[in-house]
Amino acid sequence: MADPLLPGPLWFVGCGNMGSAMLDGWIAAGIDPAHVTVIRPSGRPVGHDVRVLTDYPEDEVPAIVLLAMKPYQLDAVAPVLTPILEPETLLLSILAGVEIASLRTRFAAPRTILRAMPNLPVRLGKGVVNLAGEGADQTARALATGLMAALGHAEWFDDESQFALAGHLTGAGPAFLFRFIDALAAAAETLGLPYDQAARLALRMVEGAAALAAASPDDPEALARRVASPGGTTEAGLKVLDEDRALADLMLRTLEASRLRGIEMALAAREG
Ligand SMILES: NC(=O)C1=CN([C@@H]2O[C@H](COP(=O)(O)OP(=O)(O)OC[C@H]3O[C@@H](n4cnc5c(N)ncnc54)[C@H](O)[C@@H]3O)[C@@H](O)[C@H]2O)C=CC1
Ligand SMILES: O=C(O)[C@@H]1CCC=N1
Repeated sequence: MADPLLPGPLWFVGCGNMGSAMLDGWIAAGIDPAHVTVIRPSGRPVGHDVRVLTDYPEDEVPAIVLLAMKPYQLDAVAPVLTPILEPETLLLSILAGVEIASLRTRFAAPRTILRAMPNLPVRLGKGVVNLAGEGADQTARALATGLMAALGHAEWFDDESQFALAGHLTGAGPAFLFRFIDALAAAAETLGLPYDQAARLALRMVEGAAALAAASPDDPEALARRVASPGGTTEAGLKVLDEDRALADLMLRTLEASRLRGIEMALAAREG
């Protein structure tokens, strides 16, 4: 098997919103669909001519197993999957809130267990994937880095709680941004613009502004200053966002709520 990103078969355990986004991203990055198997209870096709099974295949040994079902499904999956895993299987989990120690309790064999926290833009190769893990030698680390960098920007974390925090920022972040776009469009509608037009404009504005920020050496504060003419319309709007740290506090409470939920999910997975 001469796949530059894969040393052997890749199994997806579950392939819903996130799994299919990763699959699309990897296929676009050149992974051969023949090297991928999706195991999902529905057996529904995932496209790309990828094999989809309702049970674990017996005709191959996976090099990488990607846990991509919901975190609460871990104890349905673990007893069936555990006997299949070998010491050299790379176990990769994207389950939010499920710590390495909780995975290790359930999966004794694999030398390397890694957590990855992707986000939906991986579908376009523009995702962020945070990585953390246990037992990864240089080969396993390089393999995981290569796979995740094919989906966008990949960063490693030594500290699992920092990994979790970053995951709330980048994994959940797209949903927060989608809400922001919607709120901006809804505000414009309230003030008189048709919603569809406002939503289209808000989306294009965010796309262009994000691309500009990514291409610029300036920080967001400096970029905002370049938009806001002194005494102008932007400054008037920024005052509302800044007054009493309105937006900063809202973001803090938003991330804190995700953080607390992550802790609850981690505790639930510890208990099993
Ligand atoms: N949606 C997102 O943006 C992100 C999701 N995640 C993580 O990705 C995982 C999946 O989330 P989504 O794709 O949003 O959920 P989803 O509900 O869309 O997909 C879950 C998939 O797991 C399958 N499944 C259920 N039981 C199974 C079993 N026993 N064996 C194999 N497959 C089974 C379902 O059929 C479905 O295809 C979660 O653990 C979540 O924490 C992580 C980062 C971002
Ligand atoms: O909502 C969740 O729990 C997952 C993790 C980040 C995005 N979706």
